[in-house]
Amino acid sequence: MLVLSVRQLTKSYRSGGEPINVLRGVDLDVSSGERVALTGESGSGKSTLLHLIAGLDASDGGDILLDGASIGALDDAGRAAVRRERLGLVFQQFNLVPSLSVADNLSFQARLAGRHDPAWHTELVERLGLKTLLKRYPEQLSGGQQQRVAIGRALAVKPVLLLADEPTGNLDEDTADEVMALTRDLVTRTGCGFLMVTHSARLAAMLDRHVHLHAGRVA
Ligand SMILES: Nc1ncnc2c1ncn2[C@@H]1O[C@H](COP(=O)(O)OP(=O)(O)OP(=O)(O)O)[C@@H](O)[C@H]1O
Repeated sequence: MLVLSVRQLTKSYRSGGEPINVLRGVDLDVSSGERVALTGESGSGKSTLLHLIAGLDASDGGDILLDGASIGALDDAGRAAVRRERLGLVFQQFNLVPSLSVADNLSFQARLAGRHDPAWHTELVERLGLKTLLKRYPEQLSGGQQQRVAIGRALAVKPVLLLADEPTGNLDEDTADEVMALTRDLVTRTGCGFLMVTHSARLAAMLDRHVHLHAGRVA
């Protein structure tokens, strides 16, 4: 089943003079349980595409279907609701809340979305190896530990799609591989789709499929 369907998506930026046509008709499908790496040279529009799918910005044209429903037709509030309830987001900067414990960082977004599931929370804690860290605060964690919390937080809502922008960019190679392996397994367990921006051919090869953004289109 398709969880993400991007059709003929276009986006340009205007900074002063000529507009920059970043996305020129992007088509991309991701199925449930499928793990897809998105690569492309610097400035090719990978983050732009991810932001549009996450509803953090609006496209100029085309359509984005999430679980069959168009997010292009939604207003800001509608897109925010989709983001909160249907999507998991992970970024290079772990973006944990410094004043919350690991346990609360893990659960607060799911609670806000009304989707907190204690059994799933416990399973995530175990699978991510966070059991002994629950009372700590983000500043007391290593980078790899922080990113494991961020991945748990994103999956706590049981999203239909997990989006990640260079999630291991701040981690050393061994830690990056470990975090990737955990994420892959959790995506399979959750049955969500996974779309990850990466510069690393090594990490891209760990996923099921590899798509490349070039000249505003996906090849
Ligand atoms: N808010 C903005 N205003 C103007 N131009 C922008 C804006 N955001 C991005 N761009 C431009 O759009 C292009 C694509 O940027 P984007 O960040 O999506 O690329 P990327 O493939 O993610 O790059 P990188 O791999 O370096 O992170 C770049 O030329 C960038 O300068």
